[in-house]
Amino acid sequence: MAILVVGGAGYIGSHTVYALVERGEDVVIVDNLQTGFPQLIHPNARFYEGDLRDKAFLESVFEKEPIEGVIHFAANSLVGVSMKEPLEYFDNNVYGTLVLLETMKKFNVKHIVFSSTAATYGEPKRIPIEESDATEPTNPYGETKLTMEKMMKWCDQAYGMKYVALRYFNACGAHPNGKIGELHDPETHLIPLILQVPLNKRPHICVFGNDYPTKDGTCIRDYIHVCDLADAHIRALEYLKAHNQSETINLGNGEGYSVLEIIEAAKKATGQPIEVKIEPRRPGDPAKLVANTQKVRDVLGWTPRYTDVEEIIRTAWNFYTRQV
Ligand SMILES: NC(=O)c1ccc[n+]([C@@H]2O[C@H](COP(=O)([O-])OP(=O)(O)OC[C@H]3O[C@@H](n4cnc5c(N)ncnc54)[C@H](O)[C@@H]3O)[C@@H](O)[C@H]2O)c1
Ligand SMILES: O=c1ccn([C@@H]2O[C@H](COP(=O)(O)OP(=O)(O)O[C@H]3O[C@H](CO)[C@H](O)[C@H](O)[C@H]3O)[C@@H](O)[C@H]2O)c(=O)[nH]1
Repeated sequence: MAILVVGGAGYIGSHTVYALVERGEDVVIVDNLQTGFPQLIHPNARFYEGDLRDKAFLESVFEKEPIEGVIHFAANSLVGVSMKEPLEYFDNNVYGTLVLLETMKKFNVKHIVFSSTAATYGEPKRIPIEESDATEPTNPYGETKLTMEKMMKWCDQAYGMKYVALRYFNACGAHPNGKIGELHDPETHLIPLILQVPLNKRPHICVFGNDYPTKDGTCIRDYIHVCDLADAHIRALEYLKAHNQSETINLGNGEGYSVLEIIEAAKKATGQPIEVKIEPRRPGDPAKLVANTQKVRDVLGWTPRYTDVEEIIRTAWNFYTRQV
C-alpha cells in the first residue's frame, strides 16, 4: 500500500516524503511544481506531475496506485497575495481540496492528514493558543484553510472519512542531510531572508516593526523544525490507522521568540554579522503567536527533537551553504 503526498515537491512536503521513505513506506507524489522544486523530490518516490484540480489526472493516479492514506500540503500560502487575489486562493486551496476529497471518496480512501495553519485563529485572544480558541481568520489564506477543515469535518460526518488537521505555527530549518531545505520563490519567511545577508544575497534584514507590545517591540512567533513537522504527520497517519478518529491539533514548539532574538541566534549560528534595518509594521502581522502544544503531545505522543533555535537555524545554514 502507498501513501499519497500531494505537494510533496514543496518545502514541508519534501521533508515528510524523506521521513516516510526513511521508514520504508511506499510514497507517491502529486505536485504541479507551481512552487515546488524538482530537486526536492525524493528519488525513491513515484512522482506524478499535474494539478490537484484536474480530476481526470488525479483519478488516473488513484487508479494506478494502491493509495491507503493521503497527506495534503498543496496550497497557495502567501498571506499578502491572498489579500489581493482571494479567488485564486479559494480556487487552489478549497476547490483543490474538494477534488481531492471527491477522488478519495470515489476510491474509498478514508484517511487524510493535512496542512492547516495558525492563521486560522486570526488575532489570538490569549497566548498560548489552544485548539478550542476562536477561529476568526484575518486574511483569505487563513479563511481557505479553515474552510478546508470544515469540509473535512462534514466529509467525516457523511462518509466516515477521518482527518487530522495540523495547525502549524512557523515552519523552519532543513533536513540535517543538507540535501533538502526551504526553497520559496519569492521568499517571504524570516529565517531564510535573514540567512540571505551572510550569503551576500541581500545587504540587510528588514525588521517589520519594533513598536509591538512585546519584550523588545518585535513580533513573537513559535518556530518549529520542519523534520519535527514531518514526524508529526507520520504520527498523525498512524493515529488515524489505530483510532480512526478525526482531530485538529496545533503544531509548534510552544516557545516564543522575537524577530530580534531570531536575528541574534542567526548571528551565532553562522558566525557572521547581520545588518538590521527597522521598517514599518507589515500589515496583518499579529504581535504574538505561540502554540499550546499539550494536545499534540497527548494525542500523537509527539515531542520536538529540535527545541534550540540556534540549532534549527544551523540546519538551514547548512542547506543554503551547500547550494551553488
Ligand atoms: N511554511 C510555513 O511556515 C507554513 C505554516 C503553516 C502552514 N503551512 C502550509 O503547509 C503547506 C506546505 O507549505 P510549504 O511551505 O511547504 O509550501 P510550498 O509552496 O513549498 O509547497 C506546496 C507544494 O504544493 C504544490 N501545489 C500547490 N498547488 C498545487 C496544485 N493545485 N496541484 C498540485 N500541486 C500543487 C506546490 O507546487 C508545492 O510543491 C501549505 O499548505 C501551507 O499553507 C506552511
Ligand atoms: O523580512 C522579514 C520577514 C518577516 N519578518 C517578521 O518575522 C515574523 C515571521 O514572519 P514570517 O513571514 O516568517 O512568518 P509568519 O509568522 O508571517 O507566517 C507563518 O505563519 C503563519 C501562521 O501564523 C502562516 O501559516 C504562514 O503561512 C507562515 O508563513 C513576522 O513577525 C514578520 O513580521 C520580518 O521582520 N522581516
